[in-house]
Amino acid sequence: MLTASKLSKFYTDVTAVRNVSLTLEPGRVMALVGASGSGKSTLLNLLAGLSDADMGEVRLNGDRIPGPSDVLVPGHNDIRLVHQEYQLMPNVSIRENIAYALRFFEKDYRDYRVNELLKLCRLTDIQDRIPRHVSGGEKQRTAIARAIADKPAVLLLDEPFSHLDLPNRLLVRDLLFDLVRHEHTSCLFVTHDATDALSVADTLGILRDGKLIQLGSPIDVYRQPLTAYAARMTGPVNILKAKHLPTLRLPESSDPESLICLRPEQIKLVDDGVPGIVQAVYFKGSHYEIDVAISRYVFLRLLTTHDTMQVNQEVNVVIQEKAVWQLKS
Ligand SMILES: Nc1ncnc2c1ncn2[C@@H]1O[C@H](COP(=O)(O)OP(=O)(O)OP(=O)(O)O)[C@@H](O)[C@H]1O
Repeated sequence: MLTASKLSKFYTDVTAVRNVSLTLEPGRVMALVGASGSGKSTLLNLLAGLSDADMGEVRLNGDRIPGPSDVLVPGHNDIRLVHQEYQLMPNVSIRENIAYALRFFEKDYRDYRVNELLKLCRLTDIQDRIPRHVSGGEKQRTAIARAIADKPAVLLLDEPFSHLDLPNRLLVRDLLFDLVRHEHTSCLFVTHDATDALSVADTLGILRDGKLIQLGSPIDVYRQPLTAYAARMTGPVNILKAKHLPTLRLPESSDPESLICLRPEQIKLVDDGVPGIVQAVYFKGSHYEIDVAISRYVFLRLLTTHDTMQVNQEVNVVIQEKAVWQLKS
């Protein structure tokens, strides 16, 4: 188990990581979602022992992870960090890239383990190609295979989905599922896009300005975000002042200036409800997103599978009271 306690990292003019505490458990996936500059990479480097914390500490199974100023070779054998650039050896095959991580093991075991990893990471068919001749998704999976080859306790990934197309994102998502189950690795990845994090993570954290502002199950963070930032980072959302609730035929709030959030899928089109006019229709494949003006001040985005929606069409919406979630800021 990896625990970070009250980690902080200061640069001259910015606090990149502020007082972050978290625990990574074996066989579990944690995702941290944050905008650019929120401190994701800095935090990963601190967790991997690749950067010195100014305050706080990281422990693996109780032992303190030293920073680079304490050791000759920075990093820890049981903690691996997969960078966005993959950092593969360009002139040797995918198979040899993975086998290199096992160079100190006996050949029989090395061959057995490399075959196992090629299968787990769906790389068997392209194992003899060099990195230049494989796709970005295959490079990403090779980097993951190499990182977990000698069964580290902790796998950290920097934006593992960001450069990949949809089929490859699904493959990497399934791979993370499989590897934590088969290898009982503790896994943490950081991302600026919560789409994949919601489905793959057991725990989801929201990073803002270096601070871990919320940590919980993906369902809880999605449905009960603490702040407007957490709501927006986890998916499409309507954020309104509570004073507009009566316009939506919902009970008044005691604090009209406070913010509330409503997820688009919680707003239903009905025959008899709050009237509105469709402002825009966005085709999304499995459904449409539509923007509806309820008044001069209230606009809602909602989802529908109706194929006939048109701009300027009159519609009626209904929102259940329990769908309204009060934000803290
Ligand atoms: N070596 C450094 N010196 C000074 N400031 C730094 C350094 N590294 C990072 N920062 C600052 O710390 C903050 C956090 O940076 P970090 O790279 O960790 O964010 P990030 O969430 O990973 O961003 P991105 O998603 O764009 O990679 C930013 O304001 C950044 O400018």
